[in-house]
Amino acid sequence: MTDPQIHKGLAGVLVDTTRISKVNPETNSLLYRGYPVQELAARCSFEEVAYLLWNGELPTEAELAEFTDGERAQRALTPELKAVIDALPVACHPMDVCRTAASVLGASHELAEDSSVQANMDKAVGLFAAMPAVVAYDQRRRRGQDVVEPRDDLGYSANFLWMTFGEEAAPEVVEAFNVSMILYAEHSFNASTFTGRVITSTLSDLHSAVTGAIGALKGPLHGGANEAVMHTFEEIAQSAGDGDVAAHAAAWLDEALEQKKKIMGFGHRVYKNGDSRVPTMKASLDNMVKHYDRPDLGDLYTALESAMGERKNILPNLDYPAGPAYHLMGFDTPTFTPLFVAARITGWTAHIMEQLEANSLIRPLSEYNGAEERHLP
Ligand SMILES: CC(=O)SCCNC(=O)CCNC(=O)[C@H](O)C(C)(C)COP(=O)(O)OP(=O)(O)OC[C@H]1O[C@@H](n2cnc3c(N)ncnc32)[C@H](O)[C@@H]1OP(=O)(O)O
Ligand SMILES: O=C([O-])CC(=O)C(=O)O
Repeated sequence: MTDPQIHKGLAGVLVDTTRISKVNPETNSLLYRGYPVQELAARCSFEEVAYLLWNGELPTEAELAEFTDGERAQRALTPELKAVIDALPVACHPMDVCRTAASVLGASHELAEDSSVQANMDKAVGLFAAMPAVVAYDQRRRRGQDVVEPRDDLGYSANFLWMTFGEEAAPEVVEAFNVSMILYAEHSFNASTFTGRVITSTLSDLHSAVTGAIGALKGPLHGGANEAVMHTFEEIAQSAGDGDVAAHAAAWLDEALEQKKKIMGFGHRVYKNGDSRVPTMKASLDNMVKHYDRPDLGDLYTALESAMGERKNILPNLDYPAGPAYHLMGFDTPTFTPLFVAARITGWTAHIMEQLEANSLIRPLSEYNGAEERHLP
């Protein structure tokens, strides 16, 4: 008898088709609905990219105006949602707040049990509009600051920064943030998107699928890595003591690798020759390093990247430049993965709707290797 073929981690397994994005490790490229992500990041607002992911085409001027009006009208948190967030301990992880908020938004949606295309599009835009306020509200409550209400005269990224920090961000910062949202928006069948598709395949509702996807994103092998990158930088700084931090990166790495630690922000299941999004995000990080005059952070970034390249030949993924960029913008480290949630809501919900178009219950097989059949005495 031949051994059954086990596809541990589903590595290399094609499970379905998708029209939403194409991740190509051979050409190191990423297309959203056919457009290179770098072009979208250079030329589009995040609102335009969200519209593209959901509708398959970029919006006309009139379509964009209608879409942004709808989004801006749904930005504010209801008193009920604020009360639920306030009931959560400030010591809990901000990802738990996002997960709870997605669930509450589902339970209170007037079309909660309606999974028609129109209802799902409405729910997707509602989550897209409200998640920035959830993230901003939560960071402020942890800092003991009052809520800053959304402004409908600002675009998505400028308003996100406004609600978080209570002041208008410089154009360079808004630009870097917008780029990060676009790069984080979508990435085919990654673990959180696949989770969302599995939940959808049972004909559960959109908010349940997004809530599950948030849980999958939280882990450090996936979205949680952007937060973990900052912890790595802090650890290197601490162990450098009074010495030069960047110069200490290689020694820190040798010790970490000796202890068989995974270095967060490096490596990828699909890209083995570098993540297509890193050069664009690194350029935004460079702008932030210049804007905030923090060459030390740029030096540490480069030192760890080179040491990892020399020792393991493993390259950074998107979380590596995104983490320090968010740090420089002023976000608290545990808020980084919620920023990924805010961006990925677009990709998740596009996949949920695509799954429903041609649904088949996702239910793989397993090979049993437990105890032989036995019987009670
Ligand atoms: C936006 C995103 O979600 S991108 C991913 C973010 N996640 C991270 O940054 C976490 C750190 N990275 C990792 O853990 C991995 O690279 C993953 C989980 C992303 C991909 O993992 P896989 O495709 O399963 O690769 P796998 O774990 O098999 O690694 C292959 C080899 O490279 C090593 N390796 C891969 N990534 C790393 C890393 N970051 N640090 C140290 N070693 C690594 C593995 O230990 C393994 O070595 P071995 O063959 O000697 O056992
Ligand atoms: O594709 C993956 O496995 C992880 C990733 O980079 C993402 O979700 O953006």
